[in-house]
Amino acid sequence: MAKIGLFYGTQTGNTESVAELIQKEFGGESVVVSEEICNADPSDFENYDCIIVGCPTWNVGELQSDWEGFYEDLDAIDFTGKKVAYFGAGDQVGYADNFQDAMGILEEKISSLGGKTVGYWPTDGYDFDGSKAVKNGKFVGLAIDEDNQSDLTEGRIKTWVAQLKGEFGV
Ligand SMILES: Cc1cc2nc3c(=O)[nH]c(=O)nc-3n(C[C@H](O)[C@H](O)[C@H](O)COP(=O)(O)O)c2cc1C
Repeated sequence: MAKIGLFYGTQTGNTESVAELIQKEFGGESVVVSEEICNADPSDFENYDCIIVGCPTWNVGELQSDWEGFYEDLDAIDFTGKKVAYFGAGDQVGYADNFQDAMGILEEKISSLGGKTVGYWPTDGYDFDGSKAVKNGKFVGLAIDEDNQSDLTEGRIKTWVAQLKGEFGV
């Protein structure tokens, strides 16, 4: 059984590209099974002790629409004992008051269902005014900004995956 399940939603492809890079950095399909959330069933989450959730923020502080549709379905999943890491795509310049909100919305929900959050990420190197994804001075997961900092994406992913390998214990 694969150790890590990655579930992502995307509107314009950025989060999908990031998901592919994360999968590759972990060592490919034998380590990370990636599934678009629009194709997922709640029972798919049961297969994994380690989960990665990816969601861009849309419509000023909202979940991407497929995640919006899945949000209520999360209630059917028992996250107890599961480690959950988050990543998001957002635009810190265009949406400085709501940067990466979706990551925060999902983290809050999944934590309330028993998921243990791993993969916290520093806010250094970003410039924004407000975010639901910041807790105790850190992002609850990896914040990617393809609109303004795409040159940093690959390095951020490498650093974050190295951190996660330790936290997941893989
Ligand atoms: C209409 C619109 C609303 C957006 N709202 C936000 C937002 O509230 N917060 C944010 O961080 N990014 C926001 N974004 C930026 C997207 O999240 C960003 O472009 C992201 O890379 C898209 O990811 P995707 O290609 O996986 O859908 C918005 C973009 C558009 C076009």
